Amino acid sequence: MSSNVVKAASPLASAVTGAMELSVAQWLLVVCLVAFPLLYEWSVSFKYFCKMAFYNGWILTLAILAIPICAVRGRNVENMKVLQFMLLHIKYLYGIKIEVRGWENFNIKEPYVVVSNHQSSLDLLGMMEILPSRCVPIAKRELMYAGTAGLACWLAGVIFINRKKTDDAISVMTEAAETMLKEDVRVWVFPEGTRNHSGSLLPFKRGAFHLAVKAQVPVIPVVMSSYKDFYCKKERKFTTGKCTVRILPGVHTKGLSSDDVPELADRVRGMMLEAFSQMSSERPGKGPGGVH
Ligand SMILES: CCCCCCCCCCCCCC(=O)SCCNC(=O)CCNC(=O)[C@H](O)C(C)(C)COP(=O)(O)OP(=O)(O)OC[C@H]1O[C@@H](n2cnc3c(N)ncnc32)[C@H](O)[C@@H]1OP(=O)(O)O
Ligand SMILES: CCCCCCCC/C=C\CCCCCCCC(=O)OC[C@@H](O)COP(=O)(O)O
Repeated sequence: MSSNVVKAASPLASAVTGAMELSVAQWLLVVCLVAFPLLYEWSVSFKYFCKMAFYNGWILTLAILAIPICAVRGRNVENMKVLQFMLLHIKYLYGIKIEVRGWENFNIKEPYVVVSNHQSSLDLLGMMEILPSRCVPIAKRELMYAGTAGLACWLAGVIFINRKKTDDAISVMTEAAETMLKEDVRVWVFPEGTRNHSGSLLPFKRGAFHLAVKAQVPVIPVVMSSYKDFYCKKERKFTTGKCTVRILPGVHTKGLSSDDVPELADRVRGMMLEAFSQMSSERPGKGPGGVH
């Protein structure tokens, strides 16, 4: 009889004994494995933090794969295709649908300067979705030191500028104007000069327009719709969602001089602001003011 009781209690007893035998590290692992999915589902902030950490970590990891492939060619704008290919799947991982309008406006054989709004590092997804061939972004110098991603960017010919030294930045961009023509390269610039998630466009810096005027090439504005529905840094919100990317008709610069740059910059900003407001008012249940 007593042996039956012992037998009946044994699975429970062995489970308890087993649990007691777990080391502190194993206990911590069990708690984390249980707590992580619960926290992830319950806490919007935790989900935001995890998704952003994975985003950056995944890019750094992908760069490890990209570096040896790019290194075969050395520093070369064609390597931008390798980065583009490596990053294209990220939108699926994050459930972000990207709709592109205005592809026909990229049908220009000569070099051009793409200018686009800059909301967050997620812009990389929209950028890679439409990046024309032989097109390199202008990036802040700090990105060059972002570990593997910095090295991958350097190998892909990303143009780094020191925003703290205006003269240096201007001379790098002047050199870029010559390279564009000599080596048939297109350049992508974020004319706001920094990330801006305010729901509008910051005043434009003029470098991109000086660049286009110096090279006498068109400026092609690109507008990415507001991420507010699925991403907000302030609210720590990051869900799935949809983004529309619009490629606007190119603005020609033939015959313009540096005196025309302020007017050119204002005109392009006006076009982009109009498109941005229009796209925001298309969002279901939102008026133009609903962007913010
Ligand atoms: C697998 C791994 C993948 C890794 C990821 C890969 C993807 C990476 C994607 C990376 C994405 C990264 C994204 C990023 O990193 S975004 C951040 C970096 N990008 C930018 O900053 C670009 C936009 N900035 C500019 O254009 C600025 O104007 C610069 C930086 C040039 C100067 O700014 P600053 O604030 O210092 O000065 P200012 O603008 O008040 O100008 C002062 C005066 O100079 C005049 N002036 C300006 N320019 C020129 C010129 N060229 N020729 C002649 N004159 C010029 C200008 O008209 C003005 O004069 P005036 O008009 O008042 O008389
Ligand atoms: C061993 C060192 C490890 C460093 C880790 C750094 C983490 C960064 C990791 C991955 C980089 C992801 C590449 C994202 C590219 C998007 C670049 C971007 O959005 O830059 C911001 C810039 O436009 C404006 O900067 P500010 O808003 O003025 O600030």
